[in-house]
Amino acid sequence: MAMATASACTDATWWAYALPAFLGANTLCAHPALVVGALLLAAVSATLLAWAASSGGPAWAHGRGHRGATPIKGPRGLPVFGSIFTLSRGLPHRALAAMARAAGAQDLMAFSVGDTPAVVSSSPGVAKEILAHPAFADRPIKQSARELMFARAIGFAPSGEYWRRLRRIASTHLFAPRRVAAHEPGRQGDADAMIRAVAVEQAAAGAVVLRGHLQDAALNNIMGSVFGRRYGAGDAEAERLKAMVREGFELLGAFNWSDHLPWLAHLYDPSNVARRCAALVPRVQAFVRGVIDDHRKNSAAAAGDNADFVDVLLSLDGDEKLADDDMVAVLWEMIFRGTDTTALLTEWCMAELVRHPAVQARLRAEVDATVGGRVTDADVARMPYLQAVVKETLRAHPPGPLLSWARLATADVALSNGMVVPAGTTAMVNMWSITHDAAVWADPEAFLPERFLPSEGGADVDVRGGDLRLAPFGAGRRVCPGKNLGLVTVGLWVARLVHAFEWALPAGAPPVCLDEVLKLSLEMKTPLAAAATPRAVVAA
Ligand code: HEM
Repeated sequence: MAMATASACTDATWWAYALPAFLGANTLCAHPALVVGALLLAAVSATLLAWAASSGGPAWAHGRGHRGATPIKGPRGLPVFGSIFTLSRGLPHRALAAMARAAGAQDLMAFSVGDTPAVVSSSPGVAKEILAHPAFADRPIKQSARELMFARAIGFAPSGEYWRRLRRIASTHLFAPRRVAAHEPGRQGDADAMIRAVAVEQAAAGAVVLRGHLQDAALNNIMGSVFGRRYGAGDAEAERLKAMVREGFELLGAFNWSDHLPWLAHLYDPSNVARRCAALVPRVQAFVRGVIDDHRKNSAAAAGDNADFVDVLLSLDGDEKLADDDMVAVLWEMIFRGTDTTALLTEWCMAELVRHPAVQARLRAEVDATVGGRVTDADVARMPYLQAVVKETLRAHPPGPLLSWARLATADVALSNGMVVPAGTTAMVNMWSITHDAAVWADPEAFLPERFLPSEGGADVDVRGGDLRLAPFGAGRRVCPGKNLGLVTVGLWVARLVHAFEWALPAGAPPVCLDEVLKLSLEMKTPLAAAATPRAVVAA
């Protein structure tokens, strides 16, 4: 069947080759434009026929989706463009979920993003096979990521010896449990500053727009862990840094048409990706190299548990030692990955607590009963309801609904359902679709932390990649190395915000709006604004 489709497509050009026989060679020599026109027409009709015959669109022509016993179904989309408009605007996780449902292809759906053949899975079983398979351990790299040096950072380095070395450094040094624990004073200090700033804004305005406070705390927290630097309000270096991070976020998050339609590269680049990357990279390099040089001058020979990442990388020896350029890439990536994710997840969590006063009251009762004085990391680990609230937030609003950056098949992969994903295919997991599937989670639109309390009949779910019903940090070899740091930070901040304030809608305000916008992470479209009434019992 696959072969028949392929040959039908090729045969569409037969008449172009037969032209000389019909018209005579002399006629054609006298009219070269006729030949060019005929060939062009042949190419266009071959493309159209291949597209019409393909399931999955133009990048899946010639039977690409039929290599296994079970074909991979999917929408054709448009000729040449395929389903590119689904990914380039709006909320692709929702659009892809609807397309997969309509095509009956929740296990795996083929689609085309211009020239790029892609598959997306909305089922825990197939998602697990994809994320765990060694042939899916690479990622497709966007132009912006390559130009911003990320090809040498953990997230985009190809899955060879260098990437394995980086993962080893991350797990044994940067994110080792003892180092995450040793950075608690920094996390607490950032939370203290945030709580003071929230109290000031509440006193002045009668309500608080939380996002800016969370972003300041998250930037300081990650800057402290990575560079050993923290900033006060209005610090000039912090403002410069924030501008660089913002620019990088925009460039990495922007949909770049030429990643998928290379012939467009010189014609259409609405985000000016190439020019802006070229302007940003020297600024980043100068900044990060300056930090590394300062550390070289001042650092002790051995890096203790509470050392920042720069000191840790400088202290590595032998096989683990990194070149300066590679250190710049790794450190800069950490700033990127660590800043927004924790801030945005905390904001979603607080939004749900404002929407659900009973959940907030139950959480506060747990916090009050657990802590003696200020909430600590150890308290957070002893609060099952808090963990359930964070898990339910991750389920309802996964920060990377399509698990951030995709995977790339480096060989043909045969799945247990009989489908074969050909080498060169971009593979995505629609985590949002899985966490909103009524067949996986009962009443998925309701915010019910209890579903994660085994003591109340709920599921005991490991969100760190062990259970694909809820794997917001991905799974397998490329699972998020910062997951423990992210969870500890969000848990601590939510507990401290709930301990220090009662959160409610300001009088007369409209209900909390849960509309989403997908940038690098999934954000609330309208930042949360809430009244934060200080609790008499707690001093920041
Ligand atoms: C709530 C917080 C976070 C969420 C939801 C999150 C989510 C993710 C996801 C979905 C992936 C892709 C995993 C895969 O392909 O299977 C990822 C990768 C990654 N994350 Fe996170 N992340 C968070 C926090 C952090 C933090 C705090 C850091 C570091 C400071 C970090 C560093 C990374 C890195 C370096 C990778 C690339 C790993 C690789 O490709 O080998 N993340 N993250």
